Amino acid sequence: MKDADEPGSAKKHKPNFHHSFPAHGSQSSPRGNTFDALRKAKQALPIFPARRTLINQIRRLASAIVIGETGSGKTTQIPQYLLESEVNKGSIIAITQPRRVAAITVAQRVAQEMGSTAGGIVGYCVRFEDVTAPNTKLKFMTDGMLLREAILDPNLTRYSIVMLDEAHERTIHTDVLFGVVKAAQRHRLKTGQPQLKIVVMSATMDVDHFSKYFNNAPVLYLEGRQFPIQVMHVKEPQSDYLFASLVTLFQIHKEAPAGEDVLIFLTGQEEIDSAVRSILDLSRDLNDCPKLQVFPLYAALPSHEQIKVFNKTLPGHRKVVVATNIAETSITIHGIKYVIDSGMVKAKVYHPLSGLDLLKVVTASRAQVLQRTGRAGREAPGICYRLFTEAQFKAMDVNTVPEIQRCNLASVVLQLMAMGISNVLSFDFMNKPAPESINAALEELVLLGALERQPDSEMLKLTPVGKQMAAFPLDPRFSKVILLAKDFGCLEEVLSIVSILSVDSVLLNSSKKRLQAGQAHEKFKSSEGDHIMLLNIYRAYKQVNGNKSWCYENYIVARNMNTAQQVRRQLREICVRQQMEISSCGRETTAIRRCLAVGLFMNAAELSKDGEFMTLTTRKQVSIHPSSCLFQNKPACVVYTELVKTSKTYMRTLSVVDPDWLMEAAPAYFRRKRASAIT
Ligand SMILES: Nc1ncnc2c1ncn2[C@@H]1O[C@H](COP(=O)(O)OP(=O)(O)OP(=O)(O)O)[C@@H](O)[C@H]1O
Repeated sequence: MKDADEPGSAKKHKPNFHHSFPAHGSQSSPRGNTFDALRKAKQALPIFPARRTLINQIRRLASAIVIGETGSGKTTQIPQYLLESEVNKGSIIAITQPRRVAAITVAQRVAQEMGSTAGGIVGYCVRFEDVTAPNTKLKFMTDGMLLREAILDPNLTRYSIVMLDEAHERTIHTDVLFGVVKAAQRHRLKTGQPQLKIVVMSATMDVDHFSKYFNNAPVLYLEGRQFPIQVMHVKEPQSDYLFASLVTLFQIHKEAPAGEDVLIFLTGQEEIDSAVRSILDLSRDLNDCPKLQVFPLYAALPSHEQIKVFNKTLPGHRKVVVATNIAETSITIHGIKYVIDSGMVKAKVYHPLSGLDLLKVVTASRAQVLQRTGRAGREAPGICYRLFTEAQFKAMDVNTVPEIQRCNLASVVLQLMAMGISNVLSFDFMNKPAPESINAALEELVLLGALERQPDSEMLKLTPVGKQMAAFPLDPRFSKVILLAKDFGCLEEVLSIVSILSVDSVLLNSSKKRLQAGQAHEKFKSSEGDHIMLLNIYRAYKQVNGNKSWCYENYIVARNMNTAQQVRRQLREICVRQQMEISSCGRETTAIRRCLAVGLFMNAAELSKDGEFMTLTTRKQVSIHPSSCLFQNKPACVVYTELVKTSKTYMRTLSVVDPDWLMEAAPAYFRRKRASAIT
């Protein structure tokens, strides 16, 4: 595993590729937008000849596992086949996706294929956006959204079929959903309610494991892929995948004709933004090449920005999309012929013993790499350039380690408890998380007041506060901060801060203009810390009505501020629904820091005599991130939003707090921690 700032071990040189997989399959390209062309394109898909058998099998099975090559037509076609053949018996078919961009674009495509637009018979539902109608029958949704619905309706009574797409991704939500859907199916059977069918789909999954978990569900294999994809590996390991990706892009760019577009997989927002800038800079002096249209694509971009990458490329241009793994599964981007894969991904890594949840750049799994390859060759034959050797590919983990085995589980455990699953330790997980992780999550929720021990029993139950917390689609710590803010009279302010924390950085920090950006940000800084600085930015932004030139002049990322505003609106609605009084503390911001201290007490650190910070809970040495406004003047005690591990472990986005506030938040907890630190 490599840390975020650690370059690889090999030399930096121009990547040299050789072939690895032979090309195969048909060569024709069904482009075109008319309904007729779409019908023909549907019929050309490898899944088409198998449709009758497939429908008949699914009709008679309670659960099925469907495996088919990327691009064979699973996601877009099977829901339509099931609807046409009325296997759904008039009820809604839910099709879950691990990512919102996939849920939205696939719904739009399917609607188009059915001669309509999303929001009618075909709809989608993702966090902060519900585009469905009373007559919606095919509902594409993120797995997180279906999980939220299950809190109110654990038997998923509105649905006759749940299709769990891209099951290999194994996000926390997918894994919990597996158990929830399975329980709903069992319960409906036991109580004589209409059957709930489960269809699990992927191109790359551990079939036996899945089949066994879903009561030995039969595996249905779909033959063939529509277009061949040539895969090229580099001959030597690359020391700098970012550099290698740019060199590869420009090699393609100099040779390939306009309209043959490129998708590059990198790891995170900052890296992608910097790659986009470099591509634009480097392309400026190139003559005799098509013009470039360069788009970033990552989760923090607002939907309308993300959707832009799906537009047709302008004539005479080449589209280059630089994406994180959100472009890895399910989606089809018009025009993409080449994929450049760094082989790296940013993933959450949790250490239950140290209590740290870190974002790290790690090597992708083979399943992820195969999915990335599958993004080429969707409308015509394609080529995938892998910036790792064949030997490196073979050394990769076959499957992605389930997120549930490497993340903080507090949020999921809270959701399970809210669904009435009180014994989380015995929940039917496909892969059980470490008991220490579940216990750590339970302890955190008890300390936050979301759970309490039943009298005379070891069983934990949800408290009214926990129930309220579960209504927010947030980390429980921040849901708690919101609830506290109501009592401390600073809900307006806390909503603004939490909304900004829910999106990617609103501060533009390009390496070229770091100095100017730093100067522009100076006026927002606060001696109270970064959370108050974010509030100052939000207030200033509101004062100019979100004016884009103001954002530009102040090095603020307008699109992230815009998303934060949308998030805020939704969170505020939840507060209103919960009949919380929306109060404001005006300019007196101490109350805000008190709420943060009580909600984030497990993320506290104090300055020790040697000038270093120690976390209060785990006694680990940590430092203030250089981007923090508290970097120069070290306060005695802080709470932080997250830890990031690069060369050191850094606390990011912090606030100055009074140690007494922390003690008040959880006196028994700190007494226990101190005692165990001394012994
Ligand atoms: N938005 C779109 N625009 C153009 N073509 C599309 C679009 N969505 C799907 N297609 C076409 O339909 C094919 C099948 O896509 P679909 O998503 O159903 O495949 P899949 O088997 O689910 O693949 P994956 O496992 O990669 O998601 C694609 O290869 C592409 O040719």
